[in-house]
Amino acid sequence: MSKREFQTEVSQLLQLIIHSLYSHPEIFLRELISNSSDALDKLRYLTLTDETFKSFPFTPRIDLELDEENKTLTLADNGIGMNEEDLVSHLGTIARSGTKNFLSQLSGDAKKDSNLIGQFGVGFYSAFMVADKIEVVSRKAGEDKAWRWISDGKTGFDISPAERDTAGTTILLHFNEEGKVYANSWRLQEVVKKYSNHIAFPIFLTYDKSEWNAEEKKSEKTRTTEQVNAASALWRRSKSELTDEDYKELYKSITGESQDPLFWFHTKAEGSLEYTTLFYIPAKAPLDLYQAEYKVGVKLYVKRVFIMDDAKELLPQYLRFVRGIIDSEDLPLNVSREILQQNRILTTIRTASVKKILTELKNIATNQPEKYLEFITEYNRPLKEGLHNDYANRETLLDLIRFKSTKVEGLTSLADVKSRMKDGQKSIYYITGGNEGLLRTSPLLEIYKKKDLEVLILDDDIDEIVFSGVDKYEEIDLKAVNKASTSEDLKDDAEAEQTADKTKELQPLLDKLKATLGDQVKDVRASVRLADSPSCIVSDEEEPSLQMLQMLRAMGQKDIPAVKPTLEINPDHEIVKKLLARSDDSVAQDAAWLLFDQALLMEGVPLKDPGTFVQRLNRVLNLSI
Ligand SMILES: Nc1ncnc2c1ncn2[C@@H]1O[C@H](COP(=O)(O)OP(=O)(O)OP(=O)(O)O)[C@@H](O)[C@H]1O
Repeated sequence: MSKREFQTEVSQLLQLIIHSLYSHPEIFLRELISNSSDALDKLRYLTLTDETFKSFPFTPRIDLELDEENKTLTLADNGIGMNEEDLVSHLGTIARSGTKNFLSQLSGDAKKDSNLIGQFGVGFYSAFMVADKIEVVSRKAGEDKAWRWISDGKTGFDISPAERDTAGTTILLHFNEEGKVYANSWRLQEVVKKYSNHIAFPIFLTYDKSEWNAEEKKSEKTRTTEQVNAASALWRRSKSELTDEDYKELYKSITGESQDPLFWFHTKAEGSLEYTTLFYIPAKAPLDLYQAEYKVGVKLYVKRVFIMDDAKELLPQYLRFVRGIIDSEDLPLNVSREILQQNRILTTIRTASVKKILTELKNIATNQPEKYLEFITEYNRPLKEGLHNDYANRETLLDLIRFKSTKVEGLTSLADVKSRMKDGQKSIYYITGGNEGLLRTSPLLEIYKKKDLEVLILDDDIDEIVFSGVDKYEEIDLKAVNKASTSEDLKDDAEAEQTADKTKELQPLLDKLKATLGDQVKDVRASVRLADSPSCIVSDEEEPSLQMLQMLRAMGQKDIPAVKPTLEINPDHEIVKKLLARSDDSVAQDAAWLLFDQALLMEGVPLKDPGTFVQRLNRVLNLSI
């Protein structure tokens, strides 16, 4: 027998579990059954695709055996099984980045952590919530040795050779105080039906059934084996046969989530291609949504046979929060990952699935706006990624995404923005940047406020990249307010003439400012967009803004081109008028820099030299006190 220690993360997780952070210990059964179901899926796949396993006798099933007296439960499957190496790596370490991520988010506050653990599901280890000793005997398909893994869930586990007639895994749980309630056949059946009714394989329960013996007028116990789940691939049934509860239950059994999904879309396609899709939208965004190594949520089946659950090709990346099943009649069973990437059938299913999901979301947005708000609060950002990557669905995505705005509280759609456009208004305007507060007080918005024009506040860090590539919404131009070119909406003819006059008047000051600021600016000019502030900075149409450059730098991007902003000054502002009249002395020099620095600060761009800024500010302040 060899003794092994758990990896640190496993010990951490077990600590949490043993301290009963989780409020539904019954999920241990769902987790173990789902592992067995995965193991059966894997072996079934091999028997259909791999020559070595084609003649393998295989009638997939899961067997639960209850010993009420000794308070033990055995769970056996004839699936793929594990060899010694698998037992050590699968039941002694945590390989999945999601679990590690979960552990790193724990705060130490039991209440918060138990909520987290509830969203998460802890797999095999959850059995230690109800058992103080677990024995696993497993034999891998195609191998002749079996192995026993035993642990009390504290520091480590023992591994030794064992006997098992056929391939598969048997798990023996010795229930602890908390687990004793599950040493009850009625309770077990209830839990199996609740979570695992629709897994594709039959689950049998062997237990002592009490039956009334009418002759002897007493109840008698007989050892009985009964199938306790429906074992049907529920998604293959028609919608009319299924209740909301069926859908929710299937969702929980395939995702391990404890919360109900927000909604689901079930489609059966018949025609040149036959397939079924059932997609779910989780109520909360998955924890790994923004990690490069996110876990794929859609499983691929071919004719009800599970094929894979880690194929990133099934849906575009921006829909990675979608959970569910794609079951095709036409794909070959031995379809490989490489084939999937350029398979015509899968491409057709994928294109139709994306359309279906987006169309259904649009219907919900129209018919159940409150429900849609729950959705968009979680998933606005991935949909924006779609704008960047999924050109074909851009129009629909633009209708689905929601925006903050200067005109309404909460979120608004582009359709609503369009309906609020003023007579003759040419464009829809937006401002981008990382901080909503700064954006709302940006000097760039002053003229829009004055002219009563709505501006969308785009404060997600990806907004500038995404929206700089979107020129129009339904033939209406989308324009960033921090770009140098100004829109026709901002000036009427009379104003344009006035501005031209003012620029002429202001020219000596503009020249002086340019000379003072030197190569810090691309240009200095009179602004038409300012009302209350003396200055602002803008970027060229085709250049990234200063905030954007800052973000790229923060992300560690090298070789960022030096982009100079254009400084605009407000011809009607008192300070500007006074400066125009003033001779070029040191005060005017300080004022020039202060106009530039304050414009940068208002855009959330940190000053290169705050010390000099403060000295200038103090010199000017000193004169006015
Ligand atoms: N009955 C089983 N037969 C074969 N392998 C198993 C069995 N139970 C567990 N395993 C192996 O142990 C691994 C770890 O199981 P665990 O339940 O901790 O996580 P998981 O199943 O990978 O994740 P999740 O439960 O979140 O889906 C599994 O991925 C699988 O490889």
